[in-house]
Amino acid sequence: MTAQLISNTYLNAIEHTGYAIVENAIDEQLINDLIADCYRINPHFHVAGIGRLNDQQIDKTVRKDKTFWFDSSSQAQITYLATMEAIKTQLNREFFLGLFDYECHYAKYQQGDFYKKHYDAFKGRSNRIFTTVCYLNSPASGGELVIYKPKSKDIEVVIKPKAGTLVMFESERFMHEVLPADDVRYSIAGWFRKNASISGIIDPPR
Ligand SMILES: O=C(O)CCC(=O)C(=O)O
Ligand SMILES: [Fe+2]
Repeated sequence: MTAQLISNTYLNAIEHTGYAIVENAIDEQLINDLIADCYRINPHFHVAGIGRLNDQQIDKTVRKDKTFWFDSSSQAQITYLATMEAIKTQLNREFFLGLFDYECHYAKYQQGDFYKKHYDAFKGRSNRIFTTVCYLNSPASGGELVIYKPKSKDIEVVIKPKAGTLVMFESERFMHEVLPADDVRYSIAGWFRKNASISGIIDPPR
């Protein structure tokens, strides 16, 4: 594992725009192992909830993807987590963010599945600081990630999922959505978090 996973070009992008799109961030072998892991656990993907802890609700008008939270049950997951750990160290060193840990899940979008406009974190109500999305396959069409400009309805960028691409953005700053998938779409959505106490609960798990 190299010390400098995210090159200066992307660190500059994060500093100046709050996000970065890093193609080929994750090597092909690991992507292959991760997708194989998705196939292995396919029966265990669950309809995703919205909100935190006891607030978890299933609302199929907001999102229709299925998810599986990492449980370190494969070498691929362990290697991916180690990679994110290295990126966390890099971000902390560069930006003094005090990122404390990382949580992530696989996501599977089948034909017609989407995730409507949302923020991953709200000021003072979440300890999610940085969102990461890693694409595991390259659907021919559909499932684009649309990121909106901060405090605006204008589109900042539309990202076509491509295996190995890692997208990173500030969780509180960017509204985003996943357009309906045509082809099946596999990804890993994850969050670097700060260890903050929220409503008296110290560092809620997710
Ligand atoms: O898969 C993506 O491109 C984004 C997913 C997302 O926004 C989320 O899981 O919160
Ligand atoms: Fe999101």
